[in-house]
Amino acid sequence: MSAPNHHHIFIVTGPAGCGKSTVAKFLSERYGFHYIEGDDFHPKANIEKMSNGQPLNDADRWDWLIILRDEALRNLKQGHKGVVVTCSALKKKYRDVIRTARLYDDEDPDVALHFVYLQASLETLLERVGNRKGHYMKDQMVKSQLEALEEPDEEEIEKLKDCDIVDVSGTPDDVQRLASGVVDKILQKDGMHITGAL
Ligand SMILES: Nc1ncnc2c1ncn2[C@@H]1O[C@H](COP(=O)(O)OP(=O)(O)OP(=O)(O)O)[C@@H](O)[C@H]1O
Ligand SMILES: O=C(O)[C@H](O)[C@@H](O)[C@H](O)[C@H](O)CO
Repeated sequence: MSAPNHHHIFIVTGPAGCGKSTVAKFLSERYGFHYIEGDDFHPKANIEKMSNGQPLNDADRWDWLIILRDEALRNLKQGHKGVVVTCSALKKKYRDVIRTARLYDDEDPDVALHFVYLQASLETLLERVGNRKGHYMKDQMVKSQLEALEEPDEEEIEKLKDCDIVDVSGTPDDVQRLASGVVDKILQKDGMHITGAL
């Protein structure tokens, strides 16, 4: 594959269990981009809180969002052409924090930033979180994730043109096909030659 013209930050978003890590790993391998697991950057206190069954609030999340934004930019500066970051980014104001990466970027041409929102029903999330063993996020937390969730709506999508929605109700293969369909299109538009159609 050739490189795209711009540097790219892809943020794979959605509530616990929607498949962020699975999709982000796949995308990073497909395009040769650096993978950043957002959960690895939560302060210890946040992980402890979630492990104890307490949902995070805005104050718990602000610094973490800034850390992820800066980590993405740092990796681009080190020479990666793209990064794929997992980050729940449940609310629009959280996505707005990540969007400020564009202000702090001194690459030329400017960095391109996109959100890939993984859309899943309550039932799907409960099933996937329930099947997963040994994770700090238990299935009783899923409801609170959906209560906090603000999906990208028509206004955000139309106005900011940096969000795509991927339905993740299908098998991992189905989801990979849908997610790479979205990302292939963005990267091809930016001059990347992509081999290996799914
Ligand atoms: N399309 C799919 N169909 C069935 N199971 C899936 C699918 N995608 C992921 N899974 C499984 O669901 C569980 C959650 O996936 P994953 O860890 O990728 O989600 P996540 O959004 O990163 O979760 P979290 O944010 O809670 O860490 C995992 O056990 C994973 O193997
Ligand atoms: O904003 C949040 O509440 C968190 O980032 C969560 O979404 C979890 O860390 C993740 O999903 C692990 O299950």
